Amino acid sequence: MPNVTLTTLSKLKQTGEKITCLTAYDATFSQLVNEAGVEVILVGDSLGMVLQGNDSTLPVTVADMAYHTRAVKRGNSSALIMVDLPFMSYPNVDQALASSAQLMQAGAHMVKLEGAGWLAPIIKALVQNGVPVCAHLGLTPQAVNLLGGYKVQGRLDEQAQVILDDAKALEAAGASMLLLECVPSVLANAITEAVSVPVIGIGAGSGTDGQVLVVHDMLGLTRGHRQPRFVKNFMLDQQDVPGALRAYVEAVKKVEFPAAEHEF
Ligand SMILES: Nc1nc(=O)c2c([nH]1)NC[C@@H]1CN(c3ccc(C(=O)N[C@@H](CCC(=O)O)C(=O)O)cc3)CN21
Ligand SMILES: CC(C)C(=O)C(=O)O
Ligand SMILES: [Mg+2]
Repeated sequence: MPNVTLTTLSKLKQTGEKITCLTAYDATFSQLVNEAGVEVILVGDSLGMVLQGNDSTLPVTVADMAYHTRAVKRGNSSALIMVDLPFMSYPNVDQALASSAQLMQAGAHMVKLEGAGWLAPIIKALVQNGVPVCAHLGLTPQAVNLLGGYKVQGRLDEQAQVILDDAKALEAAGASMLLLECVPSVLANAITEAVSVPVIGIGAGSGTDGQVLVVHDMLGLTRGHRQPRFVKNFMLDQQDVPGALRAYVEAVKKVEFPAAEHEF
C-alpha cells in the first residue's frame, strides 16, 4: 500500500469508501495493523487504561505518548500515524505547540485533541506550524469528570446543535479530520454531510466516513469493565489476530460494522 496521507483520506471520503482506523501502542501491533490494510493508526491515550491500568486517560503524559509513538513508528510501513495529545497538554497555544512538537518529532503525522469550539485558536496555530489536527468531539474521555461518566453526548436537540456548530467551526479553524465518539447516529450523519473533511466515528453509527476501535477491545482482550455498546469482538469468528484485523477492515469497508446493535 502506498503511504496514506491526508489526500488519500480526502479521496476516500469523496468516493464513499470507508476509512479504517485502529489503535496501536507498540511496534508489533503497528506492523499487524499495517498488514491488515488499516489506513490510520491511532496512538490513543486509551493506553492509560489499556496498558497502564488506570481508570481514566488523565494520568497519561506527553512523554508516555512520545514513547509509544516511537515504537509504533518503527513498526509502521504505510499507515498515517495519528497521536492523541494527552490531558492538559494543550491548555493554550504555546503548550499545544510544545506538546505537538514532541509527538511529531517522535513520529506522529497528525495530532488529535479533545474539546469543542474553544479549540479553534489552538488548531489554527498548530496548522500554521505544519501540524495536521483531528478534533475529537462528542464524548471526550479527558473530560470524564466533568461529564459524570462515559455517556452518550448530543441526545437532546440543543446539545446536538452545539456539537454540529463546533464541528463546522473546527473545520473552519483548519482541522483536517474530525472524530465523533458516542453520539447518536443521526447527529453523526448530519456532521459527516456538513463538513468536507473526513469524519471518523466510534459509537457514532455507520454513516461516518470511517471507523475506529481500540484494538484490545476488538480482539476481546479488554478485561474488567462492561464493554461499551460500540465494541465487537472480531476474534470470535477468526483463528488468529491477523484474521480478526482483516475481518474488521472488511466489515468496515462493506459497511457491515457497525451494525444497529452497536449504535446509539
Ligand atoms: N479499552 C478502551 N476502549 C475505549 O473505547 C476507550 C478506552 N478504553 N478508554 C478511553 C475511552 C473511554 N471510552 C468509553 C468507555 C465506556 C463507554 C460506555 O460504556 N458507554 C456507554 C454509554 C451509555 C449511554 O450513555 O447510553 C455504553 O453503553 O456504551 C464509552 C466510551 C472510549 N475509550
Ligand atoms: C477511543 C479512541 C477514539 C481514542 O481517543 C483513544 O483510543 O484514546
Ligand atoms: Mg483518546
